[in-house]
Amino acid sequence: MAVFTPVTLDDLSQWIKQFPLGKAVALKGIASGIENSNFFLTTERGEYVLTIFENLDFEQLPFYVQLMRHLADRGIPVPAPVANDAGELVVALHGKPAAIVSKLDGSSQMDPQPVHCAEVGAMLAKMHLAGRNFPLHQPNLRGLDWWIETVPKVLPYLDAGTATLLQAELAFQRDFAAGTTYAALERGPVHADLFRNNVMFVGERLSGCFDFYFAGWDTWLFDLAVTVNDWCIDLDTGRLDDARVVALTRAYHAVRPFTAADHAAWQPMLRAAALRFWLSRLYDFHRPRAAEMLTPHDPTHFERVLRERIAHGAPDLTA
Ligand SMILES: Nc1ncnc2c1ncn2[C@@H]1O[C@H](COP(=O)(O)OP(=O)(O)OP(=O)(O)O)[C@@H](O)[C@H]1O
Ligand SMILES: N[C@@H](CCO)C(=O)O
Repeated sequence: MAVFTPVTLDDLSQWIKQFPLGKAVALKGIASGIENSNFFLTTERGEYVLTIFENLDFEQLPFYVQLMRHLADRGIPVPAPVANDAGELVVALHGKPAAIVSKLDGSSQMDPQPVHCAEVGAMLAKMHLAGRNFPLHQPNLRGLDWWIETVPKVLPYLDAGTATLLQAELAFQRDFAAGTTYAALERGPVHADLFRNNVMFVGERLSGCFDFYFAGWDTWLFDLAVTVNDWCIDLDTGRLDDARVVALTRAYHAVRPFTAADHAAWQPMLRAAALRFWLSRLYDFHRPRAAEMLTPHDPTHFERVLRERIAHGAPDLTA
């Protein structure tokens, strides 16, 4: 269902010549994913993934694709985009932007244990450090400005109690983001969507992570909070599993030690990360795009996560 733009091997026979990949020998549509058309592509040189970007345009894409290239060049296990003979990483195919990236080994781990969370924490910290000298700048397009713009659009669909929670949390996050603790946090290009379905494992070894299309400049701690809010929770209740939180955050800290500001900001940041996905899911649920083809994610999941973080908080960092 996730191939929106059909492509055949015949279509690629000329197009592929601009890449140093030899002939295309097999092409198979990938069923999962809701944003782009993805294909496993086999060429004479190896295994790749061909992505046709359905909702992102040529202006936005260099940030994502060059960030992947930058990280891959520094040993972070992310898909490495392949340049064509003109040095371009994004090339038109059927009138839409397209890219070829290396294929990662492995499969997602949807029932993560502390050992997997530790792998994710260490990789995330390495990714943050490797991004420090990345030259392009794009804000997190799902950051505070977007929350401020989007809350009024979803409020009409909510009952009074839910609307009050959403408005109160937005007010809390605006205050927090205006304070000195927030200003002291380290920042750089972050993944911002490192959920279980965006990471590959071979056994207990993390073999790669992908889907950089929500990446942007934000605090490193926000990225960590997004990750913990997915990897370290019971999916039915939204409750944190302390063993997984400790495994993930300790492994992160061993690579990129936490600062005083990180410690002070941890609880508000977990709430910010819950708000981010509650809001995007509310927006997608109540105001679906005309071209939306798949069932949107359940917004109430992240409402539960937010209520949990407000009520119970999380273990302190490196506790
Ligand atoms: N480089 C890669 N190596 C191996 N598999 C990949 C790679 N990129 C994507 N995939 C596979 O393709 C699927 C869809 O990719 P992706 O999640 O990026 O799609 P998307 O349409 O951007 O989706 P969404 O935002 O819904 O997650 C992934 O679940 C994964 O199985
Ligand atoms: N990870 C997002 C989907 C966008 O990739 C969510 O669960 O709402």
